[in-house]
Amino acid sequence: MDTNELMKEALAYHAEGGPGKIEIRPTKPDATQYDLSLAYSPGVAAPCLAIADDPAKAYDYTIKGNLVAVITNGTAVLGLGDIGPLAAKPVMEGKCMLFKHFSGINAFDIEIDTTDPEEFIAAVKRIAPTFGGINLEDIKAPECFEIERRLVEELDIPVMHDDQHGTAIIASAALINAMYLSGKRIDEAQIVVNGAGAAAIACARMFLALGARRDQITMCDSRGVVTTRRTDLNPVKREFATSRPVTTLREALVGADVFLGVSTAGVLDADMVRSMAGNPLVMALANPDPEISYDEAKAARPDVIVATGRTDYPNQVNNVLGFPYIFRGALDVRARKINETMKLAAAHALAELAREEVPAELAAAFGVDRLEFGPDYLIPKLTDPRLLGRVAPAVARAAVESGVAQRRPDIE
Ligand SMILES: NC(=O)C1=CN([C@@H]2O[C@H](COP(=O)(O)OP(=O)(O)OC[C@H]3O[C@@H](n4cnc5c(N)ncnc54)[C@H](OP(=O)(O)O)[C@@H]3O)[C@@H](O)[C@H]2O)C=CC1
Ligand SMILES: CC(=O)C(=O)O
Ligand SMILES: [Mg+2]
Repeated sequence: MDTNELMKEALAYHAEGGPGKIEIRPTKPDATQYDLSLAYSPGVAAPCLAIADDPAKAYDYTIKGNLVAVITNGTAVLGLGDIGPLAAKPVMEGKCMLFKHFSGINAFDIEIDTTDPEEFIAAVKRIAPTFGGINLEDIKAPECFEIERRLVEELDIPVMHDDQHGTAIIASAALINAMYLSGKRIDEAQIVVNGAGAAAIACARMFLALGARRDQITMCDSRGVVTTRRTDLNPVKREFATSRPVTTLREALVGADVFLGVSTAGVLDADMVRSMAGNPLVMALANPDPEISYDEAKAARPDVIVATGRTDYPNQVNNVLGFPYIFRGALDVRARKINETMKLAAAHALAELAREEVPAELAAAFGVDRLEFGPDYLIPKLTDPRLLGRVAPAVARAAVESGVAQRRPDIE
C-alpha cells in the first residue's frame, strides 16, 4: 500500500471506536451494593491494612504484579526524534497494547514532561510502587544510560530500557542465526553499527557478550565513524571508538560481514551493500523507515540477508519480539531486575525457536505454504503463538538460576 494511504488509514484507526488504543476495565463483580462494599469502602480497608502490614501482599490483592508502566519523555521517539512527551503517546499506547496482546501484561503509558535526567528519575521513583515493572521507552542517548542505571539500582522491581535491551536481544537472535546460516563465526565477524545511541550501544555490548571482538566492531554516529582520534565523544561512544583509518560509513563497510542500522532512514545505499563481504547480514532497523529498504538491499546482491524493523517485510527485527516475554518471565518469578543472563536466555530462545519447524497455520497467516528457517525466515514471526511459552519461561529460568527471582511458581 502507498505510504500516504497507510498514514491516512492509521489516523482513522487511532480515532475510530473511541480515541486511542487501550482502556481500563474492572475485573471483579461490581453490580450490587454488596460487591461495591467489598470493592470500595468499607471492604477495601482489609487489603489496605494487609499491605500496610506486609508490602508483599500488594502482589496478592492488587494488580501490581501484572502491571507495567511504559514511560517516556519523548526525546527519541522511533526514528522521529525529539517530538516531546505528548506526541510520543501513540507509540507508548501501542507498546501497552502489545504487552497485553502478546503476554497478558496490563500496561499503561506515562509521559513525563522533562528532559532533565534527575527530574525524570525522581518522577519514576515516586510512581514505582504502583507497578510490578517499568519499561522505559524512547529516551534519547546518552541520558538513557544513566536514567536506566540509576533506576535499576534504586528500585526493587525490574526496570528495562526497551530500546536498549529489547532491541539488543532481538538483533542478537538474528545475528546468531545469520552466522549459523552463512557458516561464519561471531568472533571473526566484522561488524559495522550505524548509530551510537541507546539501541546501538546496547546491541554492540550484547554482541560482545555473544563473542564478537571489540576491535572488529566499527560504530558510526551522525558525524561519521566513532574513532579514537575524535575529541567529541561521550563516554559510551568512547567505549567503541576504533583506531581503524576510516571516517565514513561507506569506508567502514568495505568487507564487513554485518551492518546494524539503528540510526535514521535512507543512509545506506546499494553500493555500500555490494561492498560488504560474502553473505552479509544487513539489519536496517530504523523506524518507521529503515536505513535501506528491504527491496533495495535485496536487489543489491543475491546473497544478502536483510532484516528491518517493519512488519510488512520478512525478518522483522523489532523489540516487540522481546519486551512482552521478557517482562512476562521477570514478573512470573518476581525478579528484582532483568540481568544479562536473562537477556542472553531470551536471545537464544528466540534464535532456537526460529530453527524449529513452523506450524502450517502460521505460514498460512503470512500467505505462504511454508515458512522455513533460512535467509527470509531468520527469527520468529511476531504472531508466533509459541513465543510466550518459549521466551518467557527461558527468562524466568535464567532469573531463578542467576539469583534475582523472589518466587518459584513451579515449586510453590
Ligand atoms: N527495530 C527496533 O526494534 C528498534 C529500532 N530503533 C530505531 O533505531 C533508531 C535509533 O533509536 P535510539 O537508539 O533509541 O535513538 P537515540 O536517539 O538514542 O540514538 C540515535 C543515534 O542515531 C545516530 N544518527 C542519527 N543520524 C545518523 C546518521 N545519519 N548516521 C549515523 N548515525 C546517525 C545519532 O547520532 P549522534 O549520536 O551523532 O546524534 C545517535 O547516535 C530509531 O530509528 C529507532 O526507531 C530503536 C529501537 C528499537
Ligand atoms: C521499535 C522501537 O522501540 C523504536 O523504533 O523505537
Ligand atoms: Mg522505542
